[in-house]
Amino acid sequence: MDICIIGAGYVGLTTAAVLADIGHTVYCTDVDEEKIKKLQQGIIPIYEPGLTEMIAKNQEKGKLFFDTDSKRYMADCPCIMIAVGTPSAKNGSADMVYVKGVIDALSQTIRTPKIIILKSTVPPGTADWIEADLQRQGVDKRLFEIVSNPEFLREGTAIEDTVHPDRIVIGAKQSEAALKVQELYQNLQTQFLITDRLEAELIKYASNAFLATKISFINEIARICDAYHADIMEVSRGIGMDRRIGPRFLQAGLGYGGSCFPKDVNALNYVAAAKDIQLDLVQAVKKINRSQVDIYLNKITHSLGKRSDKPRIAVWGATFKENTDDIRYSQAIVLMKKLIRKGYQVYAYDPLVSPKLSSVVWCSNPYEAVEQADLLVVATAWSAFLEADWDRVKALMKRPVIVDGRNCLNRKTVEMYGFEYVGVGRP
Ligand SMILES: NC(=O)c1ccc[n+]([C@@H]2O[C@H](COP(=O)([O-])OP(=O)(O)OC[C@H]3O[C@@H](n4cnc5c(N)ncnc54)[C@H](O)[C@@H]3O)[C@@H](O)[C@H]2O)c1
Ligand SMILES: O=c1ccn([C@@H]2O[C@H](COP(=O)(O)OP(=O)(O)O[C@H]3O[C@H](CO)[C@@H](O)[C@H](O)[C@H]3O)[C@@H](O)[C@H]2O)c(=O)[nH]1
Repeated sequence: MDICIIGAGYVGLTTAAVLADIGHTVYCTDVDEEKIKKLQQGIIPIYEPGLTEMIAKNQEKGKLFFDTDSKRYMADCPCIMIAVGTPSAKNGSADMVYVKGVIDALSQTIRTPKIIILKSTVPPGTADWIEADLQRQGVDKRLFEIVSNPEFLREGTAIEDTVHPDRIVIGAKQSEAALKVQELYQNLQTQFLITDRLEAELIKYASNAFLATKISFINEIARICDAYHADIMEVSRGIGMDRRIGPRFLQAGLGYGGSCFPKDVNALNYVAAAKDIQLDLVQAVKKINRSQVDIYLNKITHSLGKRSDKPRIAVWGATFKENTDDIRYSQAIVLMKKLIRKGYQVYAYDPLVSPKLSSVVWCSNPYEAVEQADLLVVATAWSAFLEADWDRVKALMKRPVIVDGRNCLNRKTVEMYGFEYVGVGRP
């Protein structure tokens, strides 16, 4: 089928590449001219393992195209997928300005029957609102179906998650449209849940809130482990062996960041409040996540002790997690800002990014960052950090202290090299 994907971000690009790879002809459009120009030249504007190769392969095969002319492809393709951003507005709600922009453009182009697939993460009721808005703008209801089809990919493993998803959720009031969307994915081995649109929209918000809850829960248990000198890694392993709980998303550390959990947890809270429902659990999840960086800050201050000079801290990692270049709501960056505010010198290194941050000195490799450092914080679990040359690191540092912000290092190994190891919930 010919598919027009609106929005060439993490979701739009990954979905475009995979749908082209399983046989569809995909036209991916974006308002960002610079981005589209790069994509047409084979330059991928984001870092996502495997994406460059999959895009190149399908461009060569004539299955994948990039363009700025959304209206042309909206008019031509029977299937339109919306994958634009839905960032947090100031009041915590999902800012629908980009979705609304797409709907306005769509209202001017629909002349033949369309299936409009909503991939962006949106509040419950959005599909109904789009349906009403298009009709208000004069589009004949017989010409379109709106289907909610939320995306569950993770950055860093986006291709794998899209090719082998745990499930594909299709929210469509009319089963005919649902079946057509299911057909789009028929070459993927997965299970389908066909439900109504409101439920599909809520499944997405609830999934992200639940995963964020798992993380805040384990971070709270890590605080108890700290107090009782117990090892959170063992506790987490033991909890996760229960199949009712499962081992994933139980890694204690600096807390969750990224472009999804913080904004979607806020948006869920907002839609609940709009119906006078107070989400006590969700509030607690947010509160724990906010204070998680401070727990590390206290550990760092405690380790450095009272000093007359300005301690030098090396921070490894700036992205919100490994294998991505995304720094949206990164806890590593929150930590760096707090360290600077405390008056410390911060020398940082990340394999992919060096964002402008007042007073942070960016280094060209991890070893340069630790030169003369009083303490090293591992803020993102990049594999290069796990396999560091610890002899070299120790020789370069002023004091051999490592604060493991992701509980990702092998404690025994770094202690063997003579480091003092500080984690959360690691006695
Ligand atoms: N990033 C993820 O891992 C992830 C995973 C699942 C779901 N989501 C959801 O998917 C949606 C997209 O997320 P993302 O991270 O890919 O966003 P992104 O910010 O990386 O990309 C969005 C793109 O949409 C473009 N755009 C905005 N308005 C447009 C318009 N009118 N026409 C054409 N292009 C337009 C922007 O220029 C941008 O390139 C969000 O709702 C997000 O919550 C994201
Ligand atoms: O045990 C864990 C797992 C994750 N994290 C942190 O949680 C954040 C989010 O990680 P992850 O979920 O792996 O990345 P995202 O790409 O943000 O993916 C989430 O958000 C996407 C956007 O909605 C969804 O599609 C995915 O299903 C959902 O996992 C990161 O800061 C991680 O470091 C932890 O602290 N501990």
